[in-house]
Amino acid sequence: MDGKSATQYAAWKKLQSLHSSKASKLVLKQLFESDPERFSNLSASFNSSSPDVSLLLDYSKNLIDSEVLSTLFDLAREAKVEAFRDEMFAGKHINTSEGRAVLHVALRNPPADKGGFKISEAGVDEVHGVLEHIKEFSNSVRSGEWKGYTGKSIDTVVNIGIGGSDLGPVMACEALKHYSKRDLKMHFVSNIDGTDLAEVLKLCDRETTLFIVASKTFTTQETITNAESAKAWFLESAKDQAHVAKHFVALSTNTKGVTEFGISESNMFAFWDWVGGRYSLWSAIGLSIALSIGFENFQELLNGAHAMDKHFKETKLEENLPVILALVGIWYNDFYGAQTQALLPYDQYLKKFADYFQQGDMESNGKSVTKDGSRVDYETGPIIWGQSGTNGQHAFYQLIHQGTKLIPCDFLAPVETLNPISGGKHHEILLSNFFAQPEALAFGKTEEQVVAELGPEGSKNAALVKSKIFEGNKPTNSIMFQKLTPGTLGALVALYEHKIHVQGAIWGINSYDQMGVELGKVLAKNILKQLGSEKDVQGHDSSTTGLIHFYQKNRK
Ligand SMILES: O=P(O)(O)OC[C@H]1O[C@@H](O)[C@@H](O)[C@@H](O)[C@@H]1O
Repeated sequence: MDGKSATQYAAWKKLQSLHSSKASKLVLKQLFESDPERFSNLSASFNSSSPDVSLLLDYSKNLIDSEVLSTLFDLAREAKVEAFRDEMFAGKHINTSEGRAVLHVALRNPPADKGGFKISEAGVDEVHGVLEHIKEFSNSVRSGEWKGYTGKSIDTVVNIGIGGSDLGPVMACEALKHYSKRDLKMHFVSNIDGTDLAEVLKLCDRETTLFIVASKTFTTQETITNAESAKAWFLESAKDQAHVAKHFVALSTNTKGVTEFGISESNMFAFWDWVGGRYSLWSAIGLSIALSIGFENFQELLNGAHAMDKHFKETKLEENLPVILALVGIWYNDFYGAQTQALLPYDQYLKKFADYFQQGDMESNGKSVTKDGSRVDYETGPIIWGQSGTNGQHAFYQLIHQGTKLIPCDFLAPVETLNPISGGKHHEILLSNFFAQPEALAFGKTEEQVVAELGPEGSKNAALVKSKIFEGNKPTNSIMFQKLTPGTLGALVALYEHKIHVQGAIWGINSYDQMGVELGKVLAKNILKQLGSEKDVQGHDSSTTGLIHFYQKNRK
């Protein structure tokens, strides 16, 4: 914490020596054989006041024993993870490079008299007012009361935003489609590539489309350009600038930018600088989610996240799900040299979950200096990737099972499906795969088993035998939840948010800035200016100049 290098911790050093002395002995087959209670010893649950919002985390299929695990918890204590967590909840400005608090937890915090945490930071007392605004507005659009400029109700919503102003709403609207108002079509435009907007506009009617311009800063080139083009498209038939008020709203912290764009303050949903973009789906940025699933469901999403916040804040480390995920992740990331972490939800509605946490995790923990500016001499944030099961099985699982890389995987699945078609047959098949894959990864298939299967004749082909061996001992976590409700999704997202927080605390980095996205933006602005100039491009290396020349010569 506070910029301390992780390698200085005694527990870190002990983990290094445990890895050197034990790694080859941490064999899942033997670990399970020697401890019949391994599952109950190495699983933990999260429960909330809502019976539907609960999670089981099975972390027994990890390359850990009690000594490794207790040393990992020692590391968390030495790195003062609990104090750092409490500082976040108290509103301390833990985003030190930007001098900001980090309070996405305040966005889902009930009022203090209803059991909420006490958080003192400017703007926190405005959270419920903005939620009220979201409620009124989403109710009026969904009921048809909100009318477009020709008196028709809204039937299409286009969210224009990028990064944190896109990925959360996209992921949550997809995840909660089951609860959505089907006659309100939702579209998301993010890319500056004109194709993104052009293809969506083909599906829209100017009289019945609502544009949400979502941008924390309201300066993001992609979003502002897309919003300007959408406005121009709208005005082609609406003509009168005054009609913009019926069809454009803004989600932002930048009132000046919003009003300059032509959106009145009354159509602006505010949030605050202590909400990071990738942690903003709980804020006004979630307006498209509320429009899609209704405010009550949006509130359930917040409640589920708050329940996880309470779990994270109040549960001892050994039973604390985000802490366990974080520590097990560090074990592979920093001691086994694993580069990536796969998120594999066996729930089609969660097909964007890994995409969402690509930003959530990689923008947060993709850092190489500690908070005090020292270069780290260990690995920080993992590469996050994945897709929904069973599709992934038929695409990249081959490499996870038999490739040369160690890829820790999180498997997630619901007990109940929201679509029990064909008498529940699909879900049983889906879950049988969810159970089978971690089992296969952990225990593999030995040469003896392959030989027995092939028989004496088939086994004469030694290469064939080798190709059919599964070494096993590949680590996984399995997370089960009852069914994908808004509350469950809230809890799952908050679980991974806090995992990221704990890992960042141990690595001593600032998980809450994103300076790494700036350089490319500045260079692109400069090049854009040069592309429009008569003069030859200046100041670039020969590769960049060559590419620009190629483009200039061939552009029509
Ligand atoms: O919401 P705005 O301000 O448009 O930012 C959109 C995105 O921009 C990127 O460059 C990053 O900074 C992200 O964290 C952010 O979510």
